[in-house]
Amino acid sequence: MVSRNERHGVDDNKSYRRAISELFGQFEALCEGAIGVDKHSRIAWINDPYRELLGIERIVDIVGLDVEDIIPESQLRTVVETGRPILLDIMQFGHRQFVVSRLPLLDKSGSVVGAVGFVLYDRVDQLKPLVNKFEQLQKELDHVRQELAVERRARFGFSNIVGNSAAIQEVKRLARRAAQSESPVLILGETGTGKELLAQAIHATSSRNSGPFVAVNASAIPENLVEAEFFGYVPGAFTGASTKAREGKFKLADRGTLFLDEIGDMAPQLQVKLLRVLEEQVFEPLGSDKSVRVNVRLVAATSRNLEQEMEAGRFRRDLYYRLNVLTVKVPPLRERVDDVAPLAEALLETHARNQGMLPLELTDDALALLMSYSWPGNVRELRNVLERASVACEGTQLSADKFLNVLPSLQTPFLPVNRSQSLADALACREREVIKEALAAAGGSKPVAARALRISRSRLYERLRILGLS
Ligand SMILES: Nc1ncnc2c1ncn2[C@@H]1O[C@H](COP(=O)(O)OP(=O)(O)OP(=O)(O)O)[C@@H](O)[C@H]1O
Repeated sequence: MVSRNERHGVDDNKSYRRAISELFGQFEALCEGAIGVDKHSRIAWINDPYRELLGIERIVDIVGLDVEDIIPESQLRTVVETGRPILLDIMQFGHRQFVVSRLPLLDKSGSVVGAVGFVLYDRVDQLKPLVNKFEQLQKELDHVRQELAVERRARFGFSNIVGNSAAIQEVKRLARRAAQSESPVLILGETGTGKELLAQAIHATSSRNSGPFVAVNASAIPENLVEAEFFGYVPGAFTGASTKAREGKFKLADRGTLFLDEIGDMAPQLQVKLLRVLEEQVFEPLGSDKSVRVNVRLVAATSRNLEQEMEAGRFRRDLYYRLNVLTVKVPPLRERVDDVAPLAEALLETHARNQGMLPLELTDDALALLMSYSWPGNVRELRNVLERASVACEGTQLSADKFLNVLPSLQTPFLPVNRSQSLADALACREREVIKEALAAAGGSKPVAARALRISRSRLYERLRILGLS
C-alpha cells in the first residue's frame, strides 16, 4: 500500500521532516496548550500550559486516561475514528470556551495512530470577534431555551379548573389521585370540556412538575409526518427531512409529561409503536437504529368512544388496556349546568384582563339563557359566545339580548326534530313550544312565565312579537 507521505513524495525529505517538527514546536509554543492522544483516544501527553489551564497538578495523574475523563467535550476521539481534522472549533470546558484545532496523527502507512489538539484561544487575537459572536449567540440560545422550558411547564393547576358541580368535583378528585401515580392516564370527554386543562393540572401536581409538559394533538399532524413528530429523526432520514437531527415530542417530554390529545384518531401502525414506548420507554428516531431511552409519563385524551373504535378494529385492544388504568371522564357542560355561572364569571374576568378592561356582569336573564343552552362545544363554546357577546356590549352588563346573534337559540333537546325544517325554523318552532308551555303553566301571566323561563319581561314580549304569538 502506498502511504500518504510516499504519495506526496516526501518520505525521504529530511528538510521537510525537520520543518514539520520545528513548525510543531513553534505552533505548540504559540498556543495556549497542546495535547496528544493515542489510537484509543487515551491521553499520551500534554504540555505544561494546557495542564495548568486545566488545573491538573501532575501529568502522570492523567496519562493513559480516556481524554473525555479530563476534557468531557473533547472531540479528539472523533478525529481518531474518522481520520479527519477539525481545523477550527469552539470547545466548552467548565464555563470557559476554548478555540481549538484538532489533527489526526498518521503513521507511514497512513493509518491513524492518534490525534493532537491545540488550544488557540487568547493568542490568536483575530479569533476574538468570532468567539465573542459565538458567546453572544450561545447566551441568546440559553435564553430561548429557558423561555421554552418555562413555556413547556404546565401553566394551570387544579385551582384553574372552575366549577362547583358535584360532577366536576369528582373529576378533580380522580385527577388528583392520578397525579400521585406514574401510570398512564386516560381522559375521556367531548370536545372543549377541559381535557387539556385537566392534563396540565395533573402534571403540575405530580412529582414531575419541574419537568416539561408537552402537548401534541394526534389528529392535527399530517399522517406522513406523525412518526417524525413523535420520535424525531436523524439527518436525511426521509425526503424533505432537515439536514439536522430533530428531536421528537417523546424526547422533548423526557422527565415530564406527554399529553396526547385525540388518541382515538391515531393510525394503527403508530399505536403499536406507542405501546412499545409505554411499556419499555425506548424508541428509535426515524432513520436511526440506535434506541433512545426516555422517562415520560403519558396522559392521553379522546372525545371518541374507544370501545366502539376497538369493535370497529380502529383502536388496538392491547393499547386500550395499557391506557385504561386511570380513567377520568369529564362530563359535558349540559350535564353540569351548575358550572355555567362560575365558568361564565371566570371566563369574562379572563377576557377582561386580556383586553385591559373591567369585567362585564351577566344579568339574570342572560345567565338563564346560558343555562338553558345545550353547549355542544362545551366550555370552549361558552368562552367564544361570551367573548363575541362582549364585543357588542357597550355598558357594564351583559344582558340576554346581547346573545341573540351569537347563540343559535334556546335548545329544547327533548322535542322531536322535523328533518325537513331549516335550523332557524326548527329553533323558532321549539322556542314557540317552550314559551307556550310556560304561559300555559303560568295561567297566562306573562310576568310569571318570564320568571319561570328566567328571562326578562321585556324579552318575553319581544320574543312573543317575533314569534307571532302576541
Ligand atoms: N373547568 C374549566 N375551568 C376553566 N376553564 C375551562 C374549564 N374547562 C375548560 N376550560 C377552558 O375551555 C377551553 C377548552 O378547554 P380544553 O382545551 O382543555 O378542552 P379539551 O377537552 O382538551 O378540548 P379538545 O378535545 O377540543 O382538545 C380552554 O380555554 C380551557 O381553558
